[in-house]
Amino acid sequence: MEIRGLYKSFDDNHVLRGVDLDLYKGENLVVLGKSGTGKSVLIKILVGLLTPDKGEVKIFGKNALGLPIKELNQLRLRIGFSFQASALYDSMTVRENLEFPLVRNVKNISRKEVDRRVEELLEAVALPKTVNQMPSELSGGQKKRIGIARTLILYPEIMLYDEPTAGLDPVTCIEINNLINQVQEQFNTSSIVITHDLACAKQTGDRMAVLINGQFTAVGSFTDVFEGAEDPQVKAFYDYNFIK
Ligand SMILES: Nc1ncnc2c1ncn2[C@@H]1O[C@H](COP(=O)(O)OP(=O)(O)OP(=O)(O)O)[C@@H](O)[C@H]1O
Repeated sequence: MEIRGLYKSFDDNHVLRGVDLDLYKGENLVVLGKSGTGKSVLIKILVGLLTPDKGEVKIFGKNALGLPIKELNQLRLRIGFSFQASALYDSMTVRENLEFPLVRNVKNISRKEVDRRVEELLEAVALPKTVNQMPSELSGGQKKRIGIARTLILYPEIMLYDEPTAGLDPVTCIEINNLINQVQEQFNTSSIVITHDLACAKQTGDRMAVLINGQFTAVGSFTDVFEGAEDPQVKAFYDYNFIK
């Protein structure tokens, strides 16, 4: 994915001010930034929910902005979006939640293949026994896992995780971070992980990108970006957030 010169304002709130960023095949790229810096706005642009004022986004070598709806939908199927709130349907069982995107998006898929994928994904997130449970019977961490399984069931090449550890206890955070790393290996995904959790960033990120004042001020490995950071805003972000 190549992002070049992306701008987005809401009236006089200039949120993105010339964003450049690449996502390389097979990497986990962590996007960090304080609350309200525009991380969600960026993700929404990437999945076509918001239109930028200016700039270019190329995904799989194709210009992704202003695509006709049919092509946009095809592109969206190759990008999995794991929402902050898991976004499970409360009135459906875990199985029905997982089946929903498959039946909706894959024409003529057989019952056998649906069952095979449900089983594969529940195994991948280590929750095979929850198949007939309702979301209300699951813990916060389990809901996150099922949400990730549901996103993965379409075998997306790119995964976008929005605050995957928000609201979880420290041990569950580590488990979800491990799952993100496992997904990268098992499903050959390239991922953008949006977070303000530096421990999550350190555990999952091959590279970090810090969004400050509408631009990626620092991009590189965790060590390069944070340890010995000189930019006062990057330094402050590290000093205030990181629990060693
Ligand atoms: N649809 C919208 N209309 C007007 N302003 C918006 C809209 N969406 C986002 N904004 C503004 O854009 C700015 C960035 O918001 P965004 O949700 O991207 O922040 P964020 O970095 O994801 O924050 P958080 O970490 O709290 O989720 C905020 O000032 C927000 O009020």
